[in-house]
Amino acid sequence: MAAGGVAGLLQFLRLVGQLKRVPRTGWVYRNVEKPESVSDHMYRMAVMALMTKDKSLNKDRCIRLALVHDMAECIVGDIAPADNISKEEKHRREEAAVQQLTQLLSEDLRKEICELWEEYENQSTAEAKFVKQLDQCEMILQAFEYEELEKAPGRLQDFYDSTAGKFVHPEILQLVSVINTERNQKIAATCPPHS
Ligand SMILES: Nc1nc2c(ncn2[C@H]2C[C@H](O)[C@@H](COP(=O)(O)O)O2)c(=O)[nH]1
Ligand SMILES: [Mn+2]
Repeated sequence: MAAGGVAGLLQFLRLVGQLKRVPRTGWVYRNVEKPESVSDHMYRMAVMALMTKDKSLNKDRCIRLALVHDMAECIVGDIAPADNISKEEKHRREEAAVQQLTQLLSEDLRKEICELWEEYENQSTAEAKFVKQLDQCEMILQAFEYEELEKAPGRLQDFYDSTAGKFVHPEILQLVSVINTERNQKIAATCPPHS
């Protein structure tokens, strides 16, 4: 195994590149056409983190957390709640995948990636908690976009039901509120109230 050198880095980058071809399971299970990949999801989360005006957060750290949080899925795949895999087993698989990935890197990079993944997994900082909310906000925004693309307002309601009450950061609450307003207008337009 090429560890720490350029060959190892290339192997790492090729494994991470597989995320471009890992479809997000939640959409696959709901028969969404052309579901996004895990890297699509993490990219927009990183952009969302870039947008924060919250000076109490380390923005750079948030962007890095967004880019690393689902990285293990290039090896273990995208495990969804519907898969009924226990949190412990999902953690075990993903932790082993992060070890496998990062052993290809130099010691300093291995440490950086492992610490970022553990910080998000353990929700141990304000930045990790913020990025977890971005994870769920990005998902419901994507659900709304799929409803628009399919001209099926409200079809993906379960993504909204399962994340209800999980948003606490003011900026994210504002974004979720606008998403809900626009989504509810589309739903109302297709089934007007009984006259
Ligand atoms: N149907 C639902 N699917 C969900 C929900 N929360 C997450 N998911 C999907 C989305 C991803 O495909 C996968 C894991 O997401 P992560 O970003 O946490 O890796 O599970 C939900 O509430 N309903
Ligand atoms: Mn995610």
